[in-house]
Amino acid sequence: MARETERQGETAGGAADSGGTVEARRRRVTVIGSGNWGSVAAKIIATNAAALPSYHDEVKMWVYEETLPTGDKLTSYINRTNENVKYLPGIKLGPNVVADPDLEHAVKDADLLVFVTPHQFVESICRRLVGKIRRDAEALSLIKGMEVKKDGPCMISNLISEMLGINCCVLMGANIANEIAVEKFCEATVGHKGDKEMAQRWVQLFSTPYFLVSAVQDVEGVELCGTLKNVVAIAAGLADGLEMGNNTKAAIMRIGLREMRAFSKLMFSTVKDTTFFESCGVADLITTCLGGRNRRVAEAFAKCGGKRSFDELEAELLRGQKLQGVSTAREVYEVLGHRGWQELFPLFTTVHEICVGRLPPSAIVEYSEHTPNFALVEGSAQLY
Ligand SMILES: NC(=O)c1ccc[n+]([C@@H]2O[C@H](COP(=O)([O-])OP(=O)(O)OC[C@H]3O[C@@H](n4cnc5c(N)ncnc54)[C@H](O)[C@@H]3O)[C@@H](O)[C@H]2O)c1
Ligand SMILES: O=P(O)(O)OC[C@H](O)CO
Repeated sequence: MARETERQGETAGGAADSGGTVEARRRRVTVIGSGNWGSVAAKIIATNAAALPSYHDEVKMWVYEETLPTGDKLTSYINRTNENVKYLPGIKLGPNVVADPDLEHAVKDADLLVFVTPHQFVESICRRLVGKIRRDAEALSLIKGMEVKKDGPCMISNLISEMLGINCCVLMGANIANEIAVEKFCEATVGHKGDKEMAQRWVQLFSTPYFLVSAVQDVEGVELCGTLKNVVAIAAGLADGLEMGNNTKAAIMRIGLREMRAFSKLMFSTVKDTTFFESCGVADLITTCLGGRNRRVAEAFAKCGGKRSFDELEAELLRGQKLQGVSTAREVYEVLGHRGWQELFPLFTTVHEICVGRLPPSAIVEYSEHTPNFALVEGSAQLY
């Protein structure tokens, strides 16, 4: 099968929009979320929206309102200083970013909606958005995570699409937000269902000389890569906390990648092997296992022998930022449990058992009758 990877052809300041629906006026973009990545995404979009003739300059960013220790509201602080002091201190977002604490107001006129909140909040946000958005709006999800419903996993892009009745592409990649904020080079992958024109609009809106975006027709594959690597990152962090060294961490990444691929293909037979070689696949896995927040908190968890909870360590180390790996490990475990597949995914299963305290952190690298060493068992490798 021919591999489809499309690089951006048009740059900011180039040709006007050629898409089919919103053509007479300039497109308006709203970013739903204002955490660490949400703020960086708003900064990138704001630079491009100001330069592209087919976009309205102003980019709205919905802020989950909170009060800062100074007594300031976060939204007014952002609008006064052009800086998200809590989630992205020291970085100017761009004068055309407008923070808005009123969700319905922020999305009212938007043609393009970029979802970038921790995954556990999306369903309630979408519930509030039903009937409040333009019917011809298009969505993009930057959210790494999934929900588990009675009939199995529900990807966040699908949740957005079904609840709001709009198309939703995804953008995932090796994208540690703090590095992108200072414009260090990296890549990302847009996943789409076949509407290449729409995918190219997202590629164009995000591409910069330091942020290189490609599109692939495999929305579930791209999204599952971004979601599942967070579970592997927890395993990598545990190994770091146990001071196991680089070989062990590399083994965890390799086995994790195999489980990611097997799980994704069992869930969606359309998922392509080639997707795992895009930025959203192996590159994101590596960067997250080396420098991500999931890794960091898991390292601290192992260092204290599991005596402090992930919730407590998350609050202390991340100060309001959120982990996705612990809840994703639970969600994956539920899916595997429903299907009787836990033994086929020993790494994913062991990570969850450690997170909830049923196994000690050292189980990630030990072999016993009850804690199968995933390196020896390699259950899912037999499937794919
Ligand atoms: N930070 C990164 O480097 C990075 C990179 C790529 C992808 N992502 C993904 O982006 C998504 C968002 O992460 P982030 O880093 O922007 O956020 P974050 O973890 O930095 O911040 C948490 C956000 O959640 C908000 N929040 C707290 N309670 C809420 C509630 N009840 N309802 C709605 N919002 C609430 C906070 O205001 C804050 O904006 C996640 O799925 C993450 O995996 C993050
Ligand atoms: O910091 P993490 O572990 O949430 O990972 C951040 C990004 O997903 C890396 O691409």
